[in-house]
Amino acid sequence: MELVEESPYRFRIDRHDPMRVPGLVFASRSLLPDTRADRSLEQVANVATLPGIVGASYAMPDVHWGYGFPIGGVAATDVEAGGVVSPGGVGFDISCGVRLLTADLHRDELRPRLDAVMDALSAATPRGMGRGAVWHLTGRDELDAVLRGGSRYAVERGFGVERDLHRCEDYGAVHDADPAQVSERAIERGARQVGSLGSGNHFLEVQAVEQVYDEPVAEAFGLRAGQVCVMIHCGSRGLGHQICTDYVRAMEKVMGRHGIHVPDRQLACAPVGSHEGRAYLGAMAAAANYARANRQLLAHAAGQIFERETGRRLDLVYDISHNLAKIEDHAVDGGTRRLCVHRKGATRALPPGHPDLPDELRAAGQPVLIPGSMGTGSYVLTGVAGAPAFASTCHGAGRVQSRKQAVAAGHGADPRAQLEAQDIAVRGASRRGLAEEMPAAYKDVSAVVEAAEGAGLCRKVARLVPLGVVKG
Ligand SMILES: Nc1nc2c(ncn2[C@@H]2O[C@H](COP(=O)(O)O)[C@@H](O)[C@H]2O)c(=O)[nH]1
Ligand SMILES: [Mn+2]
Ligand SMILES: [Mn+2]
Repeated sequence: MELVEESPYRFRIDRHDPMRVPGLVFASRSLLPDTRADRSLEQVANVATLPGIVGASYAMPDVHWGYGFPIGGVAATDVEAGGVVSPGGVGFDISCGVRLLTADLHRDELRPRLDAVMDALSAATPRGMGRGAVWHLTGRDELDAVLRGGSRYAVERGFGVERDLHRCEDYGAVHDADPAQVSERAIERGARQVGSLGSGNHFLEVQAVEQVYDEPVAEAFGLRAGQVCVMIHCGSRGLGHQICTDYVRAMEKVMGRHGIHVPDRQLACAPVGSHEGRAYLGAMAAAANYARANRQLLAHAAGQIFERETGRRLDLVYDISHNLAKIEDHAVDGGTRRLCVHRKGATRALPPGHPDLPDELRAAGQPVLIPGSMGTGSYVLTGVAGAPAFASTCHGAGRVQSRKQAVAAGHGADPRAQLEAQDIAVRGASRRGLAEEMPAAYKDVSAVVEAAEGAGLCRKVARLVPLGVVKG
């Protein structure tokens, strides 16, 4: 794949048939994927062939190989010009995302209580592949209420406070969810998992603010140096996974009828306005609401533990998805176009002044939450005006080693002992599970954030370090 270096953090893949637009890769030279081991740049070019794609097929600095679309990919299609929606452009963990909370507590005050807090968080956080959840729903009607109402419904039922909703993307729920488009199998898989973390890369982490880069914005977000935070990363569990599986299959069958030909079957898609496109978006929105309720419930449980163990409550900074397609209006070629913006392993980053931000965050911009790894650190960023890629940035550090490679790279060393030697308390996950998730499995999150900032996608606000992690 030939890359043209446009500037230090911006590389172009020139349009060639059958691409409809160029590819744009935001990365430093050293972050570019190794094309011998990772085919994500080829995937960027494949995505550029989708009907109705606008601008470019974008890759964020944490880009790596994914199902059809790369993880760290952004693609917007013109809804009114035959633009398509593709389940592979959202991913299997629909609306997987991050929630950050703060405690009015300095890390030194927490230190003597950290083990007790970690034990209690571990006991209160259902995790792993299977069942077990914070919330036992009364039946299908209540699951439908979750699929329609997301965090709003959870708050209505007492799992949180109204203020939380002001700090959630979409005020806690997308409005166009259509539970009727969710298969029985997906319902079955999701019914007993509302309020559970999942496995692998999902986590609940107690962190401290290590460095503040922008004091006024950090203050607006409620962050100060030394402060204790809780970060939660999880998504829509088996429900979202099944919805993606169902709609990839459904779209594969009808693509020909819509006259769509893609270079990779994993890019299965349908026009946004078609029966299949609308059905997928309705089911996807239902899964998005499920994921938001999931994070709301886990945060509520964590908040109760903090109050009990430290006497301090947890306040929500923000909750944001990084696997989602959204219908948004954007300025394109001097006009406003209605676009279906796919962000897969990419985070929306609204600039200061954006009307979708709550009043108290409007001057600062949207908090963008970037987990790095359980052994290094994470970042809080904010959006910037005039950014390319339809107000999007990276979503994490991004994997560089497969799970198997990560285990082999550990050479049998005990990952728990390694983390504890760094003063990071670890709960949950098997020895193998931890080995798969060690920092070396991921890119350097600081280099990723540096590249994202350098490319004009966002701005740094604060860096957080882990004190303890509950790993899925
Ligand atoms: N702070 C932590 N960050 C972590 C951990 N495990 C993974 N990660 C980061 O999350 C992103 C997002 O993952 P994805 O599954 O949504 O693609 C990933 O790229 C890592 O940088 C953790 O335990 N703690
Ligand atoms: Mn996920
Ligand atoms: Mn995720």
